[in-house]
Order: sequence, then structure tokens, then C-alpha cells
Amino acid sequence: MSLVFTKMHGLGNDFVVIDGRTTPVTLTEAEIRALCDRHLGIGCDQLVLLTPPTDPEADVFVRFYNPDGSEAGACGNASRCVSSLLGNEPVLQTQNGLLPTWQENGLITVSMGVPKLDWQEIPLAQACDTRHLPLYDAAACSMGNPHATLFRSIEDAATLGDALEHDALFPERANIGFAEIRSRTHIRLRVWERGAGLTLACGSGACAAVVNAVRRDLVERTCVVTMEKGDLTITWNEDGAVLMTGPATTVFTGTLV
Ligand SMILES: N[C@@H](CCC[C@H](N)C(=O)O)C(=O)O
Repeated sequence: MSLVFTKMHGLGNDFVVIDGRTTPVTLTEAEIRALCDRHLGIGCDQLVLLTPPTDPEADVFVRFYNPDGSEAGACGNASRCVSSLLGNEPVLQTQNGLLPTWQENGLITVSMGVPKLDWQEIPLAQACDTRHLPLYDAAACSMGNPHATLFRSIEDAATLGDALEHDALFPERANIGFAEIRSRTHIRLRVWERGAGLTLACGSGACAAVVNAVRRDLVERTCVVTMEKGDLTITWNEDGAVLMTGPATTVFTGTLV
């Protein structure tokens, strides 16, 4: 069976999007790993599978897979890409609920939902206080997927990310953000992603960085987050939802044989 796919990216966080809405597509973990492989497959940071929605309010069900074959509950950059690919401002159904999307001035906004703030807070605090892990002033939240944000140099992402992703502190592993506060409306960020390693951008990581920085009173509720290839604008609304705005790019389509 041949399989059509679309290669997309959001600020360099790249995806293989497979549309299984009309013809069901089933992929094993091994097949996902093979497709994501940059040498032996197509190559991407996440594989994104579209299936029919089960919620009448949604236009599509979107599932996100890391290159190690694990499934993630959220992926901000891929959510913008799917919105751009489908057009007509779709509502995305994800493991983290319904995500409305809309387009303005060539940029896509996704309402990423309400962060869970108590996620891992106690273990992280214990780690800082008693285990002397290098988690200086770390904070954690879930954006539908687990994120810890460390307020320290982005240079540390390459050296500390892997060990922290796999630290016993995080039973489900975690995405580890390294955030430099440049001003009260600007964060510079690098993210070591669970199941993917260091990526050029992470949308849910940018949302988590702003939420965690607001909780530390380091930034305002609307912030520009700069990553390797550009900016996202993140707003943590007073009603609790986090809005993420940024670009989405289609690179090419192809057929798997
Ligand atoms: N690149 C993503 C996040 C992808 C999932 C993550 N690696 C996880 O396992 O939670 C984004 O843009 O949010």
C-alpha cells in the first residue's frame, strides 16, 4: 500500500503528517521509528497522524508520535501545521481535549488549553532542596505533555537535557526547557524534547516556559519566545487557557512505497 504524506515544520520543528481520515492508517512503534529516522526514513521530530474525530465539535483527531515511537499528548508546532494544512480554522481533537485554531495575518493561533500546574511540583521542589540536582529555580507544568522549565543558560540544554529527561524524578520522562529571561516580555528558549532530543523549536515548551515564568513573576502574561529559527507569541489568558501564535510551513508532499 502506498501512503501519501506531507512534510511540514513550525520554526524548524519538523513533522511528517499522514492523513488517515478516509483510509485508516495503522502504524506500529517500529514503523514510526523507521519513518522518523533521518537516514533510513523520511526524517522528522514528530510523526503526526490524522484520524476521524470522535467529538462532534471537532474537525479532526490529531495524534503525535516522537521518533522513539512514544506517543505525546500535545505538540504545539504540529497543531499549527495541521491547522494550516486543513484550512478553515479547524478545531483539533487531541488527547488533551479540543484545541480551537484560527488564522490572522499569515500566522496560526492555537488555544492550547489550560495548563496543569500541580504536575510534579512537589518532586521538583524536593529535587532542588534535597538532591541538589542542577534544577535551579525549576518549575514544571503539563500542557497535555510534561514540561520542566529551568531558568538558566540555553547552552546547558545539550549537556543536561538527556539526563534530566530520564531522571527518576519524571516517571513519564519530561520535556526539559532551558529559558533565559531577556525582559518581562521576552524569553530565549531551547528545549530538550522527550523522545526526540534537542529540537529547533517546541511549541508546548514555549507555552510551559511562559506559564512557569509567570508563576515565578519573571514575565508578563504575554511574551515573545525566541527559539533557534524564530519567535512564537504566547499569551496565558486570565481565563486560564494558553494561546500560541506563530508560523506553519509546508515543505513538500511525497508517497511512501
Ligand atoms: N515539538 C512539540 C512537542 C512534541 C512532544 C514532546 N516531545 C513530548 O513527548 O511531550 C511541540 O511543539 O510542542
